[in-house]
Amino acid sequence: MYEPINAVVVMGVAGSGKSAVARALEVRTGARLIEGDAFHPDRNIQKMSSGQPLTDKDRASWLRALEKRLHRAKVDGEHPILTCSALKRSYRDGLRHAMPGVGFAYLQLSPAAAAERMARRHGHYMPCSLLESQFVDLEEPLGEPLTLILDGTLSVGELASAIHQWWQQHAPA
Ligand SMILES: Nc1ncnc2c1ncn2[C@@H]1O[C@H](COP(=O)(O)OP(=O)(O)O)[C@@H](O)[C@H]1O
Ligand SMILES: O=C(O)[C@H](O)[C@@H](O)[C@H](O)[C@H](O)COP(=O)(O)O
Repeated sequence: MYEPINAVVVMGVAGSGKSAVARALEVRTGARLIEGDAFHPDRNIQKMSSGQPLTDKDRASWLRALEKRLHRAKVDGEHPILTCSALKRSYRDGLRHAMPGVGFAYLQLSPAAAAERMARRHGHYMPCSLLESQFVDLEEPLGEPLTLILDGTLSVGELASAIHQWWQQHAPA
């Protein structure tokens, strides 16, 4: 029997395609999309905009807000999609604790491919110079429960379809 997936976190470094893939998944599933970046306090956005990477301390209140949001979804019986970089195991474990049965769809991309993506993206607060720190912080979710590792160079449609199929195989009750 498959273990049900109660929510899907689309994760990866900046520029890996989280927002684009999550929007396509939202269209396919009709699930509510929660944009994790919208929960950053202003000081975090200002810090990243000025070219400084976030620390664990900076991320703590942001992650607590995301955990609270997932917990509310659990109480309401919702099965949302969340975009969140979720770079470290401890961050993911916090989300797992807030909503048991949360699945992680990891968009795996090389530093070079991510840099190319970010260079093409305009009007975003995250400068390309911060990408290196994203990879320094990244602990890939290899071998973790309910985790789908995806080749982030596939098309948005292919990635959303793969996640959709995986979620259907682990459909929540
Ligand atoms: N699978 C993909 N193939 C090609 N380009 C992509 C893909 N996913 C995202 N992009 C493009 O890469 C850039 C970063 O994508 P975005 O979804 O904003 O990433 P993230 O939310 O992880 O920072 C955007 O310009 C987006 O259109
Ligand atoms: O944990 C972090 O360092 C941040 O969450 C960081 O990853 C950033 O906020 C986004 O990834 C950038 O925004 P995009 O995800 O839209 O690139």
